[in-house]
Amino acid sequence: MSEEIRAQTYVGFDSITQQIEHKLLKRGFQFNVIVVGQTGLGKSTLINTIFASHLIDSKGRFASDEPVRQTTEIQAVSHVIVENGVKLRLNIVDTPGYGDQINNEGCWDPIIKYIKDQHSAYLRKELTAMRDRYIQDTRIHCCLYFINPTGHALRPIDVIVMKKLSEVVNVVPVIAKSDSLTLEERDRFKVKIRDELIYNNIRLYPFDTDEDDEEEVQLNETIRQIIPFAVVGSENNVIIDGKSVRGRKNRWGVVNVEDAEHCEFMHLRNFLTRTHLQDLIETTAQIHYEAFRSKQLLALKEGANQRPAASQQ
Ligand SMILES: Nc1nc2c(ncn2[C@@H]2O[C@H](COP(=O)(O)OP(=O)(O)OP(=O)(O)O)[C@@H](O)[C@H]2O)c(=O)[nH]1
Repeated sequence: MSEEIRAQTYVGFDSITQQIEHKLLKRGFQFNVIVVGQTGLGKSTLINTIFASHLIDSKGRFASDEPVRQTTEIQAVSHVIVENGVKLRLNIVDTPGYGDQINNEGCWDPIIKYIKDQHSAYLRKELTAMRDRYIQDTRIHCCLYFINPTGHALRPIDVIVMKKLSEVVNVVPVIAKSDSLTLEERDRFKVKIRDELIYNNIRLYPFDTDEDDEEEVQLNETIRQIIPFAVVGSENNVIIDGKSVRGRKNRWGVVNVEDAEHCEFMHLRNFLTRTHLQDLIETTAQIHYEAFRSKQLLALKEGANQRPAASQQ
């Protein structure tokens, strides 16, 4: 085709991708994460390490004579972070550490309720007659579940809570403070956890869909082989080979948080921000919210069907 004919037949709809990009960039993206796990496992620290900024306060003590502090209620903090003109509105929900009471029965209920409440709020906004063009999304896209680095097995409470959570949210398990395990212990612990997840029929994110191409299926498979991510968090920088890096310094050495030889923090960060951010958001809408929505609408319909019958009695 000559240049002239091409110019005559060119309509210009291929610019739709730039138009979408422009609109999305203007609006920005919303990502909501919840952190769940026993008290003091480094939840706040890890979040601050992942997003390379101080987003939530760690409750750790700086001196041994300071009183013990801990997160005592579900707290959501919002931040806008910008990278190369892309605006990410980040909502982080910190939950009180649980499982340290004598009776832990039902200690997960407030967390599940919080997640369902966000679905419910979204559904209400969706169903209003004059609904907003853009609904503020507070639905939780990812739940980072912190496992105690015991090196033995999952605690019964971990199994119960992960099972319940996986029914309403994308659960990503992490072995907290993995610097307390040797490499062999870490590998054995990971295998044990994966076996227990399968044995207890806990289906964790990522899920394969029919739409996934070969590359995505392969990527998900790689992630499944790493999960649970054995991580180390730190808000402090240490000097290694003259370079300042995020790390933890002990008497016997230094853990470089961002070194894949030391821990799997970088795998987790890449997974959350580079490879699966959009998929976590989509899966929340298409799987978890959709399941909630259809259940609610069915209940509404059944309620409406029963009402006239009741009023006739
Ligand atoms: N060794 C080690 N210590 C860590 C790690 N991450 C955090 N810590 C330390 O553990 C302590 C508790 O960390 P936090 O981030 O406040 O823990 P949390 O889970 O948010 O605590 P709650 O909000 O009370 O449940 C702090 O002193 C941190 O410096 C880690 O990967 N390894």
